[in-house]
Amino acid sequence: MIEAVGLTKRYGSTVAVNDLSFTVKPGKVTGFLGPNGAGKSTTMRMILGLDAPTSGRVLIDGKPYQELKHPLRKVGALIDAKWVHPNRSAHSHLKWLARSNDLPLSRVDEVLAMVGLEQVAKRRAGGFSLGMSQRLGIAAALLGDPEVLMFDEPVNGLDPEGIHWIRRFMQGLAAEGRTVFVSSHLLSEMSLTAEELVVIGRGELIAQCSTEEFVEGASIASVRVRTPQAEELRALLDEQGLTVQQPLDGTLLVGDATSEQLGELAARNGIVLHELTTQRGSLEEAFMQLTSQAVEYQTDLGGTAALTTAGK
Ligand SMILES: Nc1ncnc2c1ncn2[C@@H]1O[C@H](COP(=O)(O)OP(=O)(O)OP(=O)(O)O)[C@@H](O)[C@H]1O
Repeated sequence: MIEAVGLTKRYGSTVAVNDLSFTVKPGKVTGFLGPNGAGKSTTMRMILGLDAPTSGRVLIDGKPYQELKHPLRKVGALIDAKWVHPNRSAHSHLKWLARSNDLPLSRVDEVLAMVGLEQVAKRRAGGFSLGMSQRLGIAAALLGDPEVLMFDEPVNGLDPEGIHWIRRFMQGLAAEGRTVFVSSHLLSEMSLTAEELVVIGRGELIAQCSTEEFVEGASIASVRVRTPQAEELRALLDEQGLTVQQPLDGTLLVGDATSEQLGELAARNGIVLHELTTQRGSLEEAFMQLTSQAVEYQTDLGGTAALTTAGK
């Protein structure tokens, strides 16, 4: 289990992470979601003790990373897939890692088999594709057979097959009862991979909930209405202060309203409807809107006062 309490990181006047509290539980893939620059990598580095928090703390099974007796047996992480000597083979890279961390050498062949790299284990890692490098990074993270696994943007730049493989692999690790924490800036990707989400925007927590709940709330609904009395209905909708778009197909697209509301409004005013359909906007668009509006920073002398948080 990972537990962050009031985690804060400042770099000079930049607040990368601000008073962040969340919990990541075992047995599930938890997505760590936020747009670029939201503070995901900084948070992951603090979990791994690679960066010290300005204030607050983050614990792994109740202890800060530095106090873990055998860190690699507790936590495995993929932060940078290209972190390997280019002339080393996958096998010798893992052997070197195992040796320097006091892990059994027998584990090297085991993890190579787990990620499907046995055939290329003796080739120089410098010639690996991004997908193969990611697999090697995952093999390294698994060397200590850790309960907690963290992956920073593991599918970035991968082809659909590579993405599918990583997704299934992470779900398999969670099914074994491990804690799996994986960052991404894509809601559509996370909605397929993670059961739980920790969502941040500009360093602050926006939501911690199930993916299903978040996706439902994040997707903007609009209602498509087709009527032979479009002008009349349009005037009524304008009166109500609703946002209305008129695409060229003769329909009306009404934002911030439910189909029930519009159906009743039309009925009360004797307007005939030929169509009334709720439409979902693009998940990614809605998410970007949500996270970019989540926290507005006041540019006063203090420079970093959080004004509003979405959903509150
Ligand atoms: N070493 C550093 N020095 C100064 N500012 C930093 C440093 N590391 C991160 N930042 C700033 O902190 C903020 C959060 O960055 P971070 O890399 O954690 O975000 P992220 O969500 O991981 O985004 P990305 O996916 O783009 O890496 C950004 O504004 C970034 O410029």
